[in-house]
Amino acid sequence: MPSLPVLVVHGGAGHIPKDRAQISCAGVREAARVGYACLQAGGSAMDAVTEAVTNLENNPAYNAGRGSVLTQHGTVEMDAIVMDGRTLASGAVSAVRRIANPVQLARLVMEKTSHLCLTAEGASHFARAMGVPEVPEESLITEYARMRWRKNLDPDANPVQCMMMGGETPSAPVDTHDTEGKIGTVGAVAVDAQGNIACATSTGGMLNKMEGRVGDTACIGCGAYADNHVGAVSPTGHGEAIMKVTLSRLILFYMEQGKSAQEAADQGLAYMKDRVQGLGGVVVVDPRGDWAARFTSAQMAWAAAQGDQLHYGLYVGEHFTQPITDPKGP
Ligand SMILES: NC(=O)C[C@H](N)C(=O)O
Repeated sequence: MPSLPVLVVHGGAGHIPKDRAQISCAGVREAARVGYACLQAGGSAMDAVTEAVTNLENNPAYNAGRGSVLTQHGTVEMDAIVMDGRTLASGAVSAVRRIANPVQLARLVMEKTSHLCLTAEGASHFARAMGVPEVPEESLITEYARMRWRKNLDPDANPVQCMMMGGETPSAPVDTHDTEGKIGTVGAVAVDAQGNIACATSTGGMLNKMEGRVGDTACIGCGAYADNHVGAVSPTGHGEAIMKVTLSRLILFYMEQGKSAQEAADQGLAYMKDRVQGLGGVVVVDPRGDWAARFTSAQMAWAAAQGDQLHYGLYVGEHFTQPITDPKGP
């Protein structure tokens, strides 16, 4: 039964290697608990999604903040966005470097500027002016990210396929013991007790991307959208595909036409797959607290907190529940 408040998070759509599945699942459950605790303490939907995404950025298991994928030159450039469904206010940063929590910087763009998105050096200057500390780039880079960067420097490598399908090709099926995959963008959507809706998304982008590449995550309507009248969406997947179909706004459009959160999510993702051959996933909420976590990729780590239950899953069709107060789970 839908009820308020509610919060849903994702840890990225793609191919998640078996040995990383547990960590990925545990991290989203933890972030959902953190965000939900904020809502239960009377926090706003915007506070809750910012806290949940900050928690995931700080977790090196995901492609956001520490743990981000590297650009083709081995640097870290991150995109993040927040949106407030009450006023349609939004803030984003793109290609930002040496910041531990881009989602918090995106929120400052929303709250302290008259703009919607700041990029690269300009975003860094703004961070400095706001007193946001710069961190050494090395502190954002994990051994795992460096290993995947190296593997995809090969001219024959296909980084998009590597992220979405773990290197699977028609002639070479996925090796479930491989260490590829893990697309790992993070995001959250929430409705608070007052019925206000918000969303946030944060990412290191696509593996071995060109420097200066801006993905869907920094673009309103693509990497996020929230409107109190309709609902909110935070997507993950191949950013160029998400942008071509403006996935977040498209899903909300389907909801405006009368579709449920789940039907609209499936319809939007199917359209992206058919029209531009893009795979991805989304978390969605509507104003009543109905929610969905859907994906066309092999996996997406997700978790939702509502009432006294924590819901979560990783593979298609998986839906586990446990009491929200149980700190361990399976
Ligand atoms: N990991 C992701 O979901 C990637 C992100 N959507 C991007 O293209 O930047």
